Amino acid sequence: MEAKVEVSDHQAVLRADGLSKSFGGLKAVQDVSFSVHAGEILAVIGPNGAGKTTLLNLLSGVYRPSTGRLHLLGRDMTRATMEERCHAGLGRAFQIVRPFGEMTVHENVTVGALFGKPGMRLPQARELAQSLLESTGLAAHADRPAHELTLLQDKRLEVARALATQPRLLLLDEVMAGLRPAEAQEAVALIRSVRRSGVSVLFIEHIMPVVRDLADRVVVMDQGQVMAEGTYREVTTNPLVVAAYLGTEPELGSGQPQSEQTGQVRA
Ligand SMILES: Nc1ncnc2c1ncn2[C@@H]1O[C@H](COP(=O)(O)OP(=O)(O)OP(=O)(O)O)[C@@H](O)[C@H]1O
Repeated sequence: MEAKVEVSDHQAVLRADGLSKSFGGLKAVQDVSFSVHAGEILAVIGPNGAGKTTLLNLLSGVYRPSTGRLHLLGRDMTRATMEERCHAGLGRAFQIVRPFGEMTVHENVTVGALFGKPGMRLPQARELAQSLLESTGLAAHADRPAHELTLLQDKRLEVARALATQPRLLLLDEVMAGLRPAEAQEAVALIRSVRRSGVSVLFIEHIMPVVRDLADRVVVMDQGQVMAEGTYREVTTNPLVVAAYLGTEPELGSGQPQSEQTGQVRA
């Protein structure tokens, strides 16, 4: 049986130290350092091309960093594969949801459970999947083929599949994309419930009301680097962030990136 690593509230679930990644001559991520603490919801924001998705790919193991180190629950995971990171407690949900369309919703989540933990048996996996379908609001759709779901239900399924791997930290890449404001509210409530279940969350988001309502702390990226870090209020009143991302006159509480959609989110 795998040794379980306990993390105190003050300890980092994830720690990135000086992560960099280049594509040819382009420095997509440069010397990025930050931590995600136990029970925390951290947002990563920044203009298009700032390096946010590349950073997530470095964290989840899609890319290996050119320099820097990554620790997960105190363990060095810099060279670990995606599967090893998943088994160590890192879950990821994608912007573009790709369920196994012909399988049922319940089967999709069961696959996540089987993949997430070595030694997981089918009955256990099915049971875990059922409880996750209940907590993500999909229980009524358990036996439907996944391709019949709406976009919001797809996103719920993506989160349920990621949670089925029993992560300590969930990475979310623009999961609100394409949702109407009322649906985004439901997604915000879902992410809050994920945190209440003891899972830390790191999410990339362009919709500032969502960032305001969800994030304990915000990391702002620009041109591959961390430009600012702090609470929502701190970063949205930082003149550098205002100039590079938010536009000239952000109204705190409703400020949003110049180029992105609006949507008041109150959950
Ligand atoms: N596989 C790749 N090969 C070459 N260049 C890449 C690759 N992936 C990303 N880039 C480049 O790296 C930079 C950072 O891209 P990235 O997608 O990480 O930014 P982002 O902040 O997620 O942007 P967006 O908000 O538009 O999704 C961009 O200039 C992008 O064109």
